[in-house]
Amino acid sequence: MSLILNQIRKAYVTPTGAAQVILDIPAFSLDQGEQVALVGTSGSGKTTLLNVAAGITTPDSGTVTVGGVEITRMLEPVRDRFRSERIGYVFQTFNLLGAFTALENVLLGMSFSSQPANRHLAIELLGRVGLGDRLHYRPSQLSVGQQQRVSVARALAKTPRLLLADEPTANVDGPNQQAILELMQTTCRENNVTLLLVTHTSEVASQFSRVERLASFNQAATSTSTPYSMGVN
Ligand SMILES: Nc1ncnc2c1ncn2[C@@H]1O[C@H](COP(=O)(O)OP(=O)(O)OP(=O)(O)O)[C@@H](O)[C@H]1O
Repeated sequence: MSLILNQIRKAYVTPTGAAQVILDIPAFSLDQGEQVALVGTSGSGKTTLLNVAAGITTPDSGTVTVGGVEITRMLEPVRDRFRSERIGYVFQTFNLLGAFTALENVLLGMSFSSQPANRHLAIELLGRVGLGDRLHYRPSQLSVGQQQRVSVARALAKTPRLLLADEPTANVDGPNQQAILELMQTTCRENNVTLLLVTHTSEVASQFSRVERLASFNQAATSTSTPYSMGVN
């Protein structure tokens, strides 16, 4: 599915009560099947952009169109279902369910998608991220890097049409970083899945033919001191 952000503005209220514009993006888009690395300084709004693209965060104005469908027009429950069925998301904080094992987390992710839960695929993906011997461990029994790999397996297992990944290799060692990246890129290429991946690592970014620096298309980077009323164009 293609991803099109048009005239997106998003501001947050700071602890002093002022509004701070985080995103002011006239246009940003990915074609179906395209793979893009998104880079930018800490706090510049990369996660906010992914959350807006996923329909988790509602922009103050502008439109998000995913696979030709304008998700910003959807009611929240409809958008939640659309995301569950078609968008994979490797969260920076993983968002694994603590009461469930690695395998159950992946199966649960699948059960929210339009695909039937496929235990064989779940086990295969956990094996491919190097966790074949950790299937029945709960998140608290896994290292941070292992939890991150469960999160990658969960996002891929639902065979999404758009995959958003927030620094998916930030907590793993070099060989695992390469294996995870290759798995994500290959799976996306084979299934024509659009991939938008946030990274801080030039080594990771260099493996993408298209690398976008948030500051180059986000006007908020230079206009955060401009007065701004929330929700007003
Ligand atoms: N709920 C919120 N309320 C207020 N401010 C927020 C909120 N969420 C994020 N921010 C602010 O928005 C800015 C962008 O945050 P975001 O998490 O998108 O950055 P990032 O580029 O992903 O950073 P990092 O690389 O450190 O993960 C930050 O300055 C942060 O303080």
